[in-house]
Amino acid sequence: MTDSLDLLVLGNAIVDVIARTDDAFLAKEGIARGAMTLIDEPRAETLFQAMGPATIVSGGSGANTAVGAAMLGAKTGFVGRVRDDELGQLFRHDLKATGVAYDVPAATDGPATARCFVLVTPDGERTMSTYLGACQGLGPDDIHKETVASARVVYLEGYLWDPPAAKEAFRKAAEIAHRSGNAVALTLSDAFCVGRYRDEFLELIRDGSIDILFANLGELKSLYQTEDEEAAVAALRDERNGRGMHMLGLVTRSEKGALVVHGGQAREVAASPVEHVVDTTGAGDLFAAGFLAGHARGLDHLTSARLGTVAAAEVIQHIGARPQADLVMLAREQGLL
Ligand SMILES: OC[C@H]1O[C@H](O)[C@H](O)[C@@H]1O
Repeated sequence: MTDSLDLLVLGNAIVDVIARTDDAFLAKEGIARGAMTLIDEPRAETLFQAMGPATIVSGGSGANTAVGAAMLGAKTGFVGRVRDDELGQLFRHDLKATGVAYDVPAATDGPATARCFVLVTPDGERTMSTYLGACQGLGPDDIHKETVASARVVYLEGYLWDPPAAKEAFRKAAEIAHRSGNAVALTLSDAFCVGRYRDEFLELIRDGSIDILFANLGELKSLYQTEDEEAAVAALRDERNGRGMHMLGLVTRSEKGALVVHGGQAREVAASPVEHVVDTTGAGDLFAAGFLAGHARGLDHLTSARLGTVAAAEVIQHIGARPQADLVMLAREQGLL
């Protein structure tokens, strides 16, 4: 992976096992609605047995972003760890088939490729239970200086804070990116994930490790420990890193669209029209994909955010977190490309 890249994504390499469900099932299984909960292998097995008919499709938050960005023309690479099993092969195939460069070797022993059991309720809300498996093998040795240095933006999943060695990979990649004059983006991933690592995320933001932050309102409220949306956005708007600089913040707000927070201002971008919400899995991932692809094309922040809303609108109208339509065509229809 030595050619120059627009975007290098570090993320948990996960295959999604998706089934429709109802609130009674979530309550019976004691699963927190709308959140991502980590589970161990025995729990993964019992949950799989208990859930309804499943669709198996590649996922992983960062990998979804990598695929969306590649579909929109960004030269993209991915770093994440699978096992040499069937799900690992599926994951690798689906990344490469969309043009994402991915050459991290599969683990030949240890835990199986990660699975995320995604339960989708009739309102389209997704509730996730993740067995991290082989993702836990990702570490600093998987970060290659030349590859990271060649990427204009390095994008990191907040979920990488869960497997212990991955956060070292994350820190190493961020340092190399900055030494090479490139930008580092972070997604906060999930409100509960922020709850687990709030202090560390705030430190990354404030010590200048992060240039571009993606969050939804729930994650932002968790970061700033407030129930008030406006207060959370104001806190991000006023945030400055150790060099006294404002970060670029992208805040997704479901049907209300997104906010571009920069230079002490928060500007609104409307949501793209959606006929019917089927499955919200991957909405934030595809927003980030659209934004980063726009950024790579040299579009301004607001237009890039609009591209994000187009990609997000596509992915929530079907099951699964990978786009099924031609994103470039959808963006052209909106006059964005
Ligand atoms: O953001 C959605 C993704 O989060 C989890 O990582 C699942 O794999 C899913 O595809």
